[in-house]
Amino acid sequence: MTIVEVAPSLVSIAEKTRAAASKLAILSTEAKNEAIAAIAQGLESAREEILQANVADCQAAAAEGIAKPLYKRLQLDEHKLRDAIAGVRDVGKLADPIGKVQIHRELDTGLVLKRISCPLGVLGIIFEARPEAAIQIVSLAIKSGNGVILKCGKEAVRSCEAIVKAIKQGLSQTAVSPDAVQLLTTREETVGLLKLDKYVDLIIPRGSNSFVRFVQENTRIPVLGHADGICHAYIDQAADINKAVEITVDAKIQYAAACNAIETLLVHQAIAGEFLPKVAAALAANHVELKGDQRTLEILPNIAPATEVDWETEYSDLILSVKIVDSLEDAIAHINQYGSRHTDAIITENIATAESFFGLVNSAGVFHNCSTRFADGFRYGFGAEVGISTQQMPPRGPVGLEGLVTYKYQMTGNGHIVASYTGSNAKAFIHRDL
Ligand SMILES: NC(=O)C1=CN([C@@H]2O[C@H](COP(=O)(O)OP(=O)(O)OC[C@H]3O[C@@H](n4cnc5c(N)ncnc54)[C@H](OP(=O)(O)O)[C@@H]3O)[C@@H](O)[C@H]2O)C=CC1
Ligand SMILES: N[C@@H](CCC(=O)OP(=O)(O)O)C(=O)O
Repeated sequence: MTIVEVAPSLVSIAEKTRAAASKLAILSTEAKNEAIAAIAQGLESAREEILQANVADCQAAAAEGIAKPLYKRLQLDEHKLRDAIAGVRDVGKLADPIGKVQIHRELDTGLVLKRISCPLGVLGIIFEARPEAAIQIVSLAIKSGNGVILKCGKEAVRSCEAIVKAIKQGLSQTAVSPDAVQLLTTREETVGLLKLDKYVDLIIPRGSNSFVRFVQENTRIPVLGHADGICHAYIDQAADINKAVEITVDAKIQYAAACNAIETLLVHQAIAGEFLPKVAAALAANHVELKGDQRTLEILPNIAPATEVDWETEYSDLILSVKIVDSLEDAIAHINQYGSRHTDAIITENIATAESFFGLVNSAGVFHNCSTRFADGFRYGFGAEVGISTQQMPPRGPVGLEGLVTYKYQMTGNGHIVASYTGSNAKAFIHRDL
């Protein structure tokens, strides 16, 4: 691939972002914090404009028949916007992840090695129609010294344009160039972005498995995949039933369209007869439709049957598949086969069983006696998140500031040469941490 195929306007955007990012990379913590405060102020000043743009997006999406949970995700009311702006200020208060000395080691007298954290450069982030994600991502990008090219979901274009305009307005009074933040709005631009390996250092696609795979197969830029959330709750035979009902309901309904909501409930056969009618009543009261395997249907005869397809489906809606399992091992095997390595929970009062689950479930988040909805950068104390990485290699789970940095090895000597450390009279290294 060469940049010749890409629209000149997109190359120009990328060049400007790269130039702005190079300057941002070496700014002081104070200068970055001032920029973050100015972003918060810019968003506050443009509150009315942003909310109106969002109303227009919501009306258009409703006219297109968008599903209710996705509509809720698109909607940016006053409270959500206020929380997002507060989140920007919180990111300003976090420690600067740049310039941290990770290794400081004397290799030999006068020969000193340091490993220092530094920004990645320019991030290309493709995300869904969730406007406040743009605010979270930009605040993390600026604080970590990175430029960012955003591509939002098509239903949120008006909202994200208003948000990015306000952010640029805020930045215009600071040491950070407004060019450090860019917004793309079309799929054609996304395809072009993937070809800009000369300007973009990391692509983060937040989307379906197949979309993340498409991105990986069509770019030379490193990709940090934030794919689907097929999350599970396993109700063990030693579960506290009331706790299990409350956690199941929260993990399903609290934000059904979020990737950390559960899609499948696994229930130990020894507790199913008592637990399932109770949880079914609580879920029905919250308008959740259940689908069950054959053994579940024997206890809950009025629900629809679940098929193989259900175990691999992310409903992103008020639908939950249910399966009865014979053992912890069967639950873990199901999760490792059908899950997406996002977040999975066990509900049990047996600590040893919970520890086995922690050790054997291969997901970014393994939770005991709490809702999968806690998988979130803000809730983890990261201030905000770029999204939730579903990759095996780090960063995994919610990606905050620490996930947006790399490092450099800095070595200082005084005429030291490697030949002195080889051969029959080789000097020995000291390797002393300073
Ligand atoms: N792990 C995480 O942090 C997150 C995971 N997800 C997961 O993403 C999945 C889908 O979410 P959903 O809301 O439907 O998001 P979409 O798949 O609708 O959109 C996500 C982004 O990808 C773009 N996109 C999708 N397909 C293509 C394509 N073929 N070519 C170019 N661009 C494309 C969209 O562009 P456009 O809108 O213009 O079509 C949008 O910007 C779910 O599984 C969800 O769990 C979502 C968010 C965060
Ligand atoms: N961190 C988020 C969920 C992750 C996320 O971005 O999900 P999505 O709703 O798919 O955009 C939350 O708990 O609200």
